[in-house]
Amino acid sequence: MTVSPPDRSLVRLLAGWLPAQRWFGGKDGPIDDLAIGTATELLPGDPALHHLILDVRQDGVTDRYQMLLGVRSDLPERLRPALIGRLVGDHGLDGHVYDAAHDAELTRPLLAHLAEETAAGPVRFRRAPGTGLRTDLDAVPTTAEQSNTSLVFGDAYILKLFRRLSPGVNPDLEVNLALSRQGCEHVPVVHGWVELEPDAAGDDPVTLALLSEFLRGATDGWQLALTSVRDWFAQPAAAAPTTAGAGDAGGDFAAEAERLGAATAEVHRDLAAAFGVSQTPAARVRDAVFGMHRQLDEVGAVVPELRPYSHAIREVFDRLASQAGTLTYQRVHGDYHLGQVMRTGTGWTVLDFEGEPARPPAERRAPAHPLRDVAGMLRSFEYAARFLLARGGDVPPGAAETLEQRARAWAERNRAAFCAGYAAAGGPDPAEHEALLRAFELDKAVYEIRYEARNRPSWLPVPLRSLAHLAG
Ligand SMILES: Nc1ncnc2c1ncn2[C@@H]1O[C@H](COP(=O)(O)OP(=O)(O)O)[C@@H](O)[C@H]1O
Ligand SMILES: O=P(O)(O)O[C@H]1O[C@H](CO)[C@@H](O[C@H]2O[C@H](CO)[C@@H](O)[C@H](O)[C@H]2O)[C@H](O)[C@H]1O
Repeated sequence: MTVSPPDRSLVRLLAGWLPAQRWFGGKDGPIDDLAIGTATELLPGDPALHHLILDVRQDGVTDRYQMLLGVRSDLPERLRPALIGRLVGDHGLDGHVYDAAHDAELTRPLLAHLAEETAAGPVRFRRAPGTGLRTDLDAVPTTAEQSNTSLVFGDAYILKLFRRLSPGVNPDLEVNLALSRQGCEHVPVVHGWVELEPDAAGDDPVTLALLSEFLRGATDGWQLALTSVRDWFAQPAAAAPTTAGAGDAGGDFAAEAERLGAATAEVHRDLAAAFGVSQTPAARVRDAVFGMHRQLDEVGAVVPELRPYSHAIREVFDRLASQAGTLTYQRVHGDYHLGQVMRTGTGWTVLDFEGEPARPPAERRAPAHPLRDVAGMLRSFEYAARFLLARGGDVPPGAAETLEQRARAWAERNRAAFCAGYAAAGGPDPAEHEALLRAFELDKAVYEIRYEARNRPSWLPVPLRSLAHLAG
């Protein structure tokens, strides 16, 4: 790669560190060039806090990432895992440089910046109207598998630092504010955000971070679902491995799945009210099918295990293209799965309206059919059902077949409950859109195969194992 002075060694350190980060989206290929787009001192001294925008060029495309860089002359033991390297007088920096998201001493002042709505260079801190903020809380980064990095302040706030930046207002902020205005009960309260001044007058600021209410005591849907699957797998061998039998497990999830279906329909209703609906002609639906084929080609080229299913998948896509009349499109979640929903004491809350991290911003915002989200959640039930089996683990000898049947029964039961809840609360009935739903599910499975191959190769068997069933 080319390294442009004067950032020589900082740039080199960052180029070595970046590819190993969970949130780095460019793991497919080498970094051709990395430059520091903006560097803003947020806190002077030792330790010091700097906000960096990194322009990362790969295969002719430049992506922008952000990070909080800590600088300390002495690095305490607790910050060793966050170390990026040592600089001597480079870029005006001397000492250990590290990922400051892990340093509570440096992240605590971010709350004061938000409360006072300060501006530092191009970085502007904004407080939501009517919000009073506590500024005395220490932050701990979440350990969740994430595309971004979130900091939890006490048990009051969660600050999500968007890692790969897209131009303009981040859809997560945009949608959360719009749904709150609709009085939607299923989103957390927005307390503030951080933005970057636009490069050109007239452009929207770029959202850097979102400060929301922390849902204290809530559990995410993925954990709840896995607990239920574990219970069901642990039932005595005599328990019938049927869909109805899956309801006998101590931790049956079906009532929650039904409530989640209803909450999803309510969120879709409020998204439609906030952003409007449009009638999409058949030609545009065919364009969407073309996109499904393209993704299948791309993923098949890098994951050979997908290829035996390609023909059957294409047939499902083509069936949709040949049937398509006009469809009602609207703003949707776009990357809907069990890790994006949290069960609080009062019901389900939906998080993360950013869409799929690998898609370009315009596509993430584009209206779509709401059953795309339903398909995402149905895939997630498949994931939860098959996760323990596909990842090996403690399957007793001879139990695999029974557990496979149980996995299928669990998924069927919860899929049906979710769809029933969704339709009863006014969403388009999934049973009446079979071709659309199957195409969406397969398209999502193909996306997941690429996602896992890139980000969590040991998870690849999870979506692969469900293909035989789904494509059949
Ligand atoms: N408001 C919140 N309250 C409590 N936990 C949250 C909240 N927002 C996010 N989380 C936790 O962080 C995880 C990741 O959040 P998410 O917004 O989906 O980030 P990402 O876009 O990086 O995946 C969630 O699965 C959840 O466990
Ligand atoms: O939550 P993100 O916006 O980061 O979404 C990405 O990562 C998800 C995993 O964290 C991934 O979801 C896949 O794995 C989930 C279990 O971890 C499962 O519930 C989902 O159904 C499955 O798609 C998501 O696809 C990806 O975009």
